[in-house]
Amino acid sequence: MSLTSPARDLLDRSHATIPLPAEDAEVLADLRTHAARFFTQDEETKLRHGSSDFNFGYRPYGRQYSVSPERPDMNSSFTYWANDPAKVPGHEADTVAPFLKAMARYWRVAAHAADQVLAGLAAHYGYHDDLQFRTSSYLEINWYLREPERDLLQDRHEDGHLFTLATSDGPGLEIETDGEMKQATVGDGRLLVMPGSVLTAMTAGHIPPLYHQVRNHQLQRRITTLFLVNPRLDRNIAPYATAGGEAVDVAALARTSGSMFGLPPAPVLAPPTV
Ligand SMILES: O=C(O)CCC(=O)C(=O)O
Ligand SMILES: [Fe+2]
Repeated sequence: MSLTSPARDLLDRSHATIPLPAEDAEVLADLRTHAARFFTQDEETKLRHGSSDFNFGYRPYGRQYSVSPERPDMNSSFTYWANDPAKVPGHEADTVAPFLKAMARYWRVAAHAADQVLAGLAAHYGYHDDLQFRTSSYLEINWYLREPERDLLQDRHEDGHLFTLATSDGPGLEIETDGEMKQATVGDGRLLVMPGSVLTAMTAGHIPPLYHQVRNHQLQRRITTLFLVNPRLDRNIAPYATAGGEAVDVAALARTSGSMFGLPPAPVLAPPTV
């Protein structure tokens, strides 16, 4: 298998973008429409579709932070694990079912993009372990409303996964380039691939995490769609590379890295049976 260009870009400059074909861009647009319908419902309705540990479905504002619990991220979110709507409380209700169907359609798009990155990395590192990312990854939608006070809607951080595929419907995302935080110029219809701390551990430091933050442009609302790619979480896996030191337990790192942001351990889910 040849080295795909997103993997090449990750290795050369620590981030990459992946173009979305027109029909996939439509799937994304449809997901944003359904997300906006979900998030504009009242708080009580939304809370019915979140698990009490905040791993599945709706997560209200204030539960997640980037650096310190006193400065929560200025968004609520919705999390969809392993392409399994049944993990979301009340998943059959009209107040969430159309949104979940749109998530499932976008899952295929994002998983296909993740496949391209992972195939390229496997080719580069001569890697043969099956990472089973479809069982251990999740989609997350962030919903931001106009915020008059803060300069940053999310403080500078790195994500705690192999990588994140990110796309927003408005400006704000800034990424560290040559030591400076600069507006990410991703271009319409493309996904930004941001390496996270688990990929850094997997590559023995070769691919650093992409630090990023969200600038406040006083938008009325902003939607970010993230696909957070984890390796399998149920057992330890071989890293892509070792630096001769002690082997890192990558799966354990991926299960617990959310604690930096106030999140519970990642759920270890059974692989799909179909
Ligand atoms: O909203 C964005 O552009 C980025 C969100 C983000 O970095 C995160 O939720 O980890
Ligand atoms: Fe992030």
